[in-house]
Amino acid sequence: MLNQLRLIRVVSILSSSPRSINIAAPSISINKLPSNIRPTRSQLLMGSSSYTTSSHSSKLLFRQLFEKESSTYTYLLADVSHPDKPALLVDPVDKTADRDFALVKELGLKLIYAINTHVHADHVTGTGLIKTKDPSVKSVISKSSNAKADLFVEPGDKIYFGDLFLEVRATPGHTVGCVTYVTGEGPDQPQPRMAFTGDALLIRGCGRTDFQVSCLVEVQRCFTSLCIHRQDTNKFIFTLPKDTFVYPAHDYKGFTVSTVGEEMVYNPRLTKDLETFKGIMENLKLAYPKMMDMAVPANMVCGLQDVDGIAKAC
Ligand SMILES: N[C@@H](CCC(=O)N[C@@H](CSS)C(=O)NCC(=O)O)C(=O)O
Repeated sequence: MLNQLRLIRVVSILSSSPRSINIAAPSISINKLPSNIRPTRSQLLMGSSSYTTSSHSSKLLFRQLFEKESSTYTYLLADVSHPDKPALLVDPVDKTADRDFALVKELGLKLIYAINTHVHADHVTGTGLIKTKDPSVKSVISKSSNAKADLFVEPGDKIYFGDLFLEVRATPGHTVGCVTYVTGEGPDQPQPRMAFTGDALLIRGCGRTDFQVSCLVEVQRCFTSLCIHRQDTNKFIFTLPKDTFVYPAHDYKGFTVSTVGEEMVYNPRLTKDLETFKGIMENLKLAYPKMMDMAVPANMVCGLQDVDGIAKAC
């Protein structure tokens, strides 16, 4: 079926000549480099502030973007070594869709996907708005979310943008359809790897598990999808290498990034046994998200508040 793909490969993979320098490395003095490997102005523009981590890939452009009302992070990733500069946005927000779309244009990228980690409850996704600006952009969400989108992913799927890709891992618990997108493994892929965890794994926390009918089941799902060490690498986040960067959809304390290793040691919820974890999650006493009653129905159909109108855009 067209919109239920096990494997998404959008643009033809073109090999690019290897670069001998990492133009993102701030310690290199550009003018001291021989002219034949000195970056051009546009390379400098793309490379000078493309990273907020020490991930190394001459191909990846990476930006962490923030929406302050819901404390949401949106992530922009692009393969800038590919001639088309294919890009994707993870968890765009309606309020910052104009900003993010303008940034994509300024950087000369071709946005191909607007991807959601799950059906958000605290803000409206920017996916629908972005599609009205560029109808060629495909919306993506997990099949298990039961939301509308152009493409549905399942655990184990790979989402290609140029030579780079994201793997899909199931991380249910906050919602049934929560997934984490992890950068690929391979010589040309970013190192360390990067995990876009949505609300499943937060920095020193995790997503609330009280939205479902049976909270206890969701608490258990959350714990097992994040913590239990097994060989099923499509599922468990803590099986990723310890240096994998953790990029959540929210942070309420000013953190921007963590690592799997750090969360395995310092996460105050996920370092506990299952019974203690259940107790913590049942007693969070978090307020009902302010926008939940509006955001969830909107996000089930791609994010525009006009539900009838957006059904066509998804
Ligand atoms: N006050 C905010 C919602 C805060 C909240 O509930 N955050 C969620 C993720 S967004 S649904 C969560 O899982 N938090 C876990 C935690 O421990 O904070 C609002 O009204 O929107």
